[in-house]
Amino acid sequence: MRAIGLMSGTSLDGVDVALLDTDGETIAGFGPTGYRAYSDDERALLRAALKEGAQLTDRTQRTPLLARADALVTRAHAEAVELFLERNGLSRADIGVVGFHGQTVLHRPALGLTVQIGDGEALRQRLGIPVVYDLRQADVAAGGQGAPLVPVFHRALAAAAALPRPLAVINIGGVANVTLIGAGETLLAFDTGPGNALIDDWMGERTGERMDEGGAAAARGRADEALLAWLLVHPFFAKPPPKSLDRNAFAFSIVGNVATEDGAATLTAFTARSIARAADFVREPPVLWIVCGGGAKNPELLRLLAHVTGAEIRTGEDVGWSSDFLEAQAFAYLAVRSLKSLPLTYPSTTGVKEPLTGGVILA
Ligand SMILES: Nc1ncnc2c1ncn2[C@@H]1O[C@H](COP(=O)(O)OP(=O)(O)OP(=O)(O)O)[C@@H](O)[C@H]1O
Ligand SMILES: CC(=O)N[C@H]1[C@@H]2OC[C@@H](O2)[C@@H](O)[C@@H]1O[C@H](C)C(=O)O
Repeated sequence: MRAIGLMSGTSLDGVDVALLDTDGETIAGFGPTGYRAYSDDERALLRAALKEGAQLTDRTQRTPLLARADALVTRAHAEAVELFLERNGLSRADIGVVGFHGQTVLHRPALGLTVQIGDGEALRQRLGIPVVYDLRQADVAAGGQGAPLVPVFHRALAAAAALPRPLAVINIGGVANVTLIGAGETLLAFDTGPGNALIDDWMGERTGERMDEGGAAAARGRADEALLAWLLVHPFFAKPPPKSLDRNAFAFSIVGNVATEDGAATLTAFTARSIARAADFVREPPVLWIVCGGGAKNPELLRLLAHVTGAEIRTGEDVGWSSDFLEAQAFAYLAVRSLKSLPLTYPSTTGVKEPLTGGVILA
């Protein structure tokens, strides 16, 4: 089946679109990708929605601001797909399903709450293509973490490539998550801690820039070793998996009032070291770490990761994957799995008791 996957990640940069040919088990082929950026005004609305989302106690509740953000997310995704189809000469009839993640505004699995805004029904109506959405809820309702969801896709990618085991696939978005694939194809996955979100927020506060482009500021700065040691004793890092993290679980202000470069260096090292801690939870440490997500474009982060893991670090591109569109591809894959009632999550990925399917199907 030809499936389109849509992801709007915690970095709030835009909507990623990817086409995938799959039967929900093996990957038959990667199609084109697309992107629809959020404007500054749209991003400001989403940031406000994240703040307001933090107060939600009912996942269906929409304050006026959240309702506006919800409509924006739906519209941006619809535009992203329409543009994508047009640019690639595809018709709606070519597409079997759209996997729609939405925008997470709150993730508190311990309270049974995971909220992704965006209206699946409105998207299906506008596009006239079957939509699978709300892919985290069934897992959370069954006692799982509801995240990460990409590990089944990482497993499919790794199965199709000749890569050594034990292997780690890391996705460094706003939050970072890891999939550890051992000998015998054992799977263990969890969120490792912050990804780029703290670095982005810090740079935004200090320079008005959206990120530390190329890790340049971090590379010029000096990390605060004492602070790093203290940060890494936070119980989240020692907690055995399953575990997942809300984007705003940590705040950039932890670095204090230091020079921009030094703060960037500390936060970048914090991300690298918390990722490396993932190896604590497996008997044999990974011999190869494949880095995907926006963090793969930060050479300073990659350098630090190589240093702290002592292992080989490669980017998704190095092994023929797409770092930028891997999550969107994953949601295409997950949508097809959902249509076939195949599991999306497992005890070793979200802590759910039994392998579990998920997603709301609007055919
Ligand atoms: N050239 C670059 N140099 C440094 N950092 C970069 C660069 N390009 C992207 N990034 C980082 O990657 C981030 C975007 O990552 P990505 O698109 O994987 O996040 P996301 O999909 O929104 O998040 P998540 O996986 O948490 O849902 C940017 O906000 C920035 O921090
Ligand atoms: C609740 C939520 O949206 N979590 C995101 C976030 O961004 C990265 C990490 O935290 C991961 O847990 C997840 O996204 C990916 C796509 C996942 O579920 O695998």
